Amino acid sequence: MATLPTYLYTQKDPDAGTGLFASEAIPPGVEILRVDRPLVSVLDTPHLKDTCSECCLWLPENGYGGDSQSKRLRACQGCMITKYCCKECQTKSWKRTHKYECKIFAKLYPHVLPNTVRIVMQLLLRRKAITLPDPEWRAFLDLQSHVEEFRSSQVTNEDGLTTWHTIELMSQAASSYSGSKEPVSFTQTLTARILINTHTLTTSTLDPLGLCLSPYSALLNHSCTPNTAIIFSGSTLTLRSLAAIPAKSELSISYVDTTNPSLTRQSELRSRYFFNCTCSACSAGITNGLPDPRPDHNFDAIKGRAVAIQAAASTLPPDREAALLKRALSFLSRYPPHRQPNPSIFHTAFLNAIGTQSWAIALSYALKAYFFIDPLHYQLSWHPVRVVRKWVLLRLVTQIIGLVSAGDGRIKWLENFGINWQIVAMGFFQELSDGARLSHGSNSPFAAEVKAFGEGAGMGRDKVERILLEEEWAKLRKVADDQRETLREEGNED
Ligand SMILES: C[S@@+](CC[C@H](N)C(=O)[O-])C[C@H]1O[C@@H](n2cnc3c(N)ncnc32)[C@H](O)[C@@H]1O
Repeated sequence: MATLPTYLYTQKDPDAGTGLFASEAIPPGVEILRVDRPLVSVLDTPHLKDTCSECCLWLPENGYGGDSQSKRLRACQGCMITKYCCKECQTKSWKRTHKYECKIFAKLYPHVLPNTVRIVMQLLLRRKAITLPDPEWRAFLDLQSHVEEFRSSQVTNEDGLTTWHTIELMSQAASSYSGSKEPVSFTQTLTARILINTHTLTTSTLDPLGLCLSPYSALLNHSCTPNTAIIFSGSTLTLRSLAAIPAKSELSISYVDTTNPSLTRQSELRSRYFFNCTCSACSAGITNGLPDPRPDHNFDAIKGRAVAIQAAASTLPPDREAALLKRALSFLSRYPPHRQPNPSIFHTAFLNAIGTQSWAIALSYALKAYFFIDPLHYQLSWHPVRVVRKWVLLRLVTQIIGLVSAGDGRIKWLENFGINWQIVAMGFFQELSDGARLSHGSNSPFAAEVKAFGEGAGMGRDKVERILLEEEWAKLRKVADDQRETLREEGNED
């Protein structure tokens, strides 16, 4: 994409710099911008092993949550680092980028440079080879870098290095490995600009895969109540509306997790992006439409303990991790499930249960988010986060249907609830197919995958009557509640 679509324009603001605006009214749930391939993108180091470096097809080892095609990834025989799902992807990647970096990666094998160094290096190498499209490169250079703010920032990472020291090290590495002759200060500013302007590259189910930079979508300023969201489909970035956007309005995305209270969001925005958020939610002390909780020392102490347990748990084998996460949740059980860090710990516990194939437990955590967390954090029923979580729920329920018919003992606890799993699956499928059209687009591969999955399982034929769904939904609520009671009891005992 060499330029912006005609219905988008840029406008400068003395505080926020350049932003992206719509000249026409935009309805909710439509595509606003499409970037077939961002200017540069890299995979996070662990994903170099399980994701195609060209089209971003993700094939995780456990198969859960990844792309379902029966493809295999093959490593580049030159560096043994990047992997591809087919010859065509390998050739495309080679021509655009990999021929410049393959020998560098090979020399370092089995070590891999951090993703930020690799993305800066990609820009330097392609600039040296004069293969960067000029309009995009110039648009990139116009973006804010905050290099002076980075230089004076006292923020440190877990190794105690200031952000500026880290930028110096990353620039030095990118410069020397790429053989760039650019002045040191140019590469440092380039690195700072990358840190400010990259998006997290994700799967269409919002699992993070890496980093990417498109100078057009980088123009989007932040709001804690954003009117758009970025959705990836493979390596294609699309910007979609989350609300009706009046003509001549600014488009916004959220740079941070909007489920955190306003003080947490503001402090993150100040330290990572160097601005004070004055959006309506921050000004009114609101988090996703709900007033921020009042300051509470007891909560702060319990939260500190729970977060420390969560961090310690992440280093342990899955069974011990699960026990510790349950303990962390039990400390927090007298606070609402939607109050952070509850949602974050529930999600980690859900992933742990999936990893250990504890399907009934995974279902109870997923239902907790479905009933008690997501509707409060994302009031839009087709918000991408809610749609993606419904997709996970649908697949989990399908798994449970298989286990029920096989008489598998791992889901015995669920038998107490007398649930008609077929109706539940059809209900989730209905909600999901309506939502995916708006969140991802009716022509998106995600919507197509959902449709094929549902139809393949015979769910697409009839609509289930509302009354039948309500009966089953009441039972599902009990599954989510039952676990909440258990956690509360454990919390009180402590
Ligand atoms: C990804 S860039 C967005 C494009 C940027 N406005 C520019 O002119 O290059 C992020 C930077 O934009 C500015 N910014 C974004 N959202 C803002 C907001 N809501 N209020 C003030 N500044 C904002 C901050 O300087 C931030 O570091």
